[in-house]
Amino acid sequence: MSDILAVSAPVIDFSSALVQLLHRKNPDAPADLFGLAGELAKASERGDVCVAIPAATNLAAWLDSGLVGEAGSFTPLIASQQRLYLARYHQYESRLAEQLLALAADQVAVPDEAEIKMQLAALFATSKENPDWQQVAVAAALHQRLTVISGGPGTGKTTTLVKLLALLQMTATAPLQIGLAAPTGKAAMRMQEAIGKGKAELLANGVLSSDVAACIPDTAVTLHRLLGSRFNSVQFKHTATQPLVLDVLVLDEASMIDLALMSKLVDALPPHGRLILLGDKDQLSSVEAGAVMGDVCAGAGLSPQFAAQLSRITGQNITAGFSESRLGDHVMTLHKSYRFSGVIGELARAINRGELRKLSELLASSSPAESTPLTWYNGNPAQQDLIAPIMQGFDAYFAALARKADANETFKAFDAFRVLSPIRNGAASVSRVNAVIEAQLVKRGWRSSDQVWYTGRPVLVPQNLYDLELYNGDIGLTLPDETGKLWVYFPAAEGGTRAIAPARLPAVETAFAMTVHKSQGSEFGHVLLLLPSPADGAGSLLSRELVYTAITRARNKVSLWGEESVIASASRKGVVRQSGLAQRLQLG
Ligand SMILES: Nc1ncnc2c1ncn2[C@@H]1O[C@H](COP(=O)(O)OP(=O)(O)OP(=O)(O)O)[C@@H](O)[C@H]1O
Repeated sequence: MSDILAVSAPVIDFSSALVQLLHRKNPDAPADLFGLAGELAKASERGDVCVAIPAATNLAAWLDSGLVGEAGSFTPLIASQQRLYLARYHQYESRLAEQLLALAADQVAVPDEAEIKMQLAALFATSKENPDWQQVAVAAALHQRLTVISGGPGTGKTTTLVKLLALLQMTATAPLQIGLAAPTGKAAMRMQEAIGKGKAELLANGVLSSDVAACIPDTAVTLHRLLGSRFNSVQFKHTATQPLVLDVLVLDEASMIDLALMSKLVDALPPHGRLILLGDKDQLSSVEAGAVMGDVCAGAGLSPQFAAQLSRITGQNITAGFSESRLGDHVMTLHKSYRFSGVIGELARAINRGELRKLSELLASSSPAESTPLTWYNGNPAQQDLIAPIMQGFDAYFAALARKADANETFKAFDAFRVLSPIRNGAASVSRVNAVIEAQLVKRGWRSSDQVWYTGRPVLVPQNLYDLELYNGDIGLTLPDETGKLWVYFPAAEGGTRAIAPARLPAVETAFAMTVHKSQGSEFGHVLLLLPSPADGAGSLLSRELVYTAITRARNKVSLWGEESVIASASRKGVVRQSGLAQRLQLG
């Protein structure tokens, strides 16, 4: 250990810093404790919440060291259920589990079941499914303070939500305060658009009265904005002592929320508030530590009593499932996609389920034609010339720039295509693709080689910039005003765009290409996914969740660029994040 202390490197990684800190507190603590603490710090940076404590560990000696304690101790590390945690994460996890279980235990009485039956029948009059899980989800949520609706893209999560909010309002005695939030600006924007569309459809069909529709908000905000982020602080304005003023809180894209943020969110819920989480449990987990959505949905199935109650209310035959989770009645899964009936849906399913034969068939039947839903470039993109299909993908965007289309139209053209890669640096990475495109733009005379800001430069905000109300993952487009001066335009929460001077955005990144992680919560017309071979640096990042997340960002078309063996091995590998949350939510 003294070797580590003797090193005076200017930048020290988290793992070494933690080990040094522990060593300063107690140099005589067991050596294996320092070893596992170092691993824990590294694991937390990869997204794990905890690490397993080996069975042969002398836990008593660890506890004697004063560095590790049991739940509730004021020690830097906590040992719980044979797992080692950083104290902070243990607190988030145990508190979140307690709060979710308390929310789940708090049933809401539904006043008039006959009335509900009628209203449900009217809202789902055109339903052709039996059982219609959208309807089941609405019926279930009416009785609950916690409801999780999980489903792949286009399975009708938002459609279901609008009907659910309508029914909640129809059965309430006063207008409800409903909050709609999502983790990123982009996701909030999409949520807002989808809810607007859903409301308009139901209004047009006469299923929704305008009074009820008026209580469903037209705007969705970022989670940070909802909770009231504070400059330079990880604490929010709204906490357990100053809860949100809401009756119902809906959070979309819940798979993107990490453990710490979810814990703070649930903390800020008022004592009577309902929480509705929407998301896709099969997507990549949050960038920060935790896999909350996956853990919350793990092993869930309907209890026989609740299945019988839901059958009675919906008039459908709902069978109970086998549940290992105390949240079994609170997790509703939607399976039928109303958007992806074709190849993209089949591809997403094959990847998700690891169905390699189907995957192989789909790749073999793909076509290079632009008008087809799946194109496959069979080869390692790290060793191939990327430029032709990439520049072609951005044709519509460059055409919009050339004809000086307005910012809204230019955004639409930009969102028609995006290049995604698992990696930030190296061959076939995000930075490489961006550099290659920028070099092409020099060749085309669009920018000079030393020009950082140029018309059409798309930028990604890599961190929360609270003073500018910009959040990690927001995308802006650099466009000239009438005088030719460049501004960066961002979609505005209230619709339209807002312009920010480039000088106020020192740390942004060019975003023709982005990582799959950063693409979560967004949707593009055509996605080109680069899957470099493992030897080119993407090895540990390639997983089923990564490929599934990337593919399901596409509305109309997916282009996959990678060798079949790379795509197949990614779809065989699921990401497992170490966390104790699922176990805390388990029955028994
Ligand atoms: N039961 C249904 N019958 C017919 N069409 C439906 C049904 N449910 C949803 N849709 C349609 O499917 C499309 C996708 O629905 P919606 O936006 O609600 O899905 P989503 O799960 O929220 O999608 P995503 O999160 O991927 O954007 C919409 O056009 C919607 O009108």
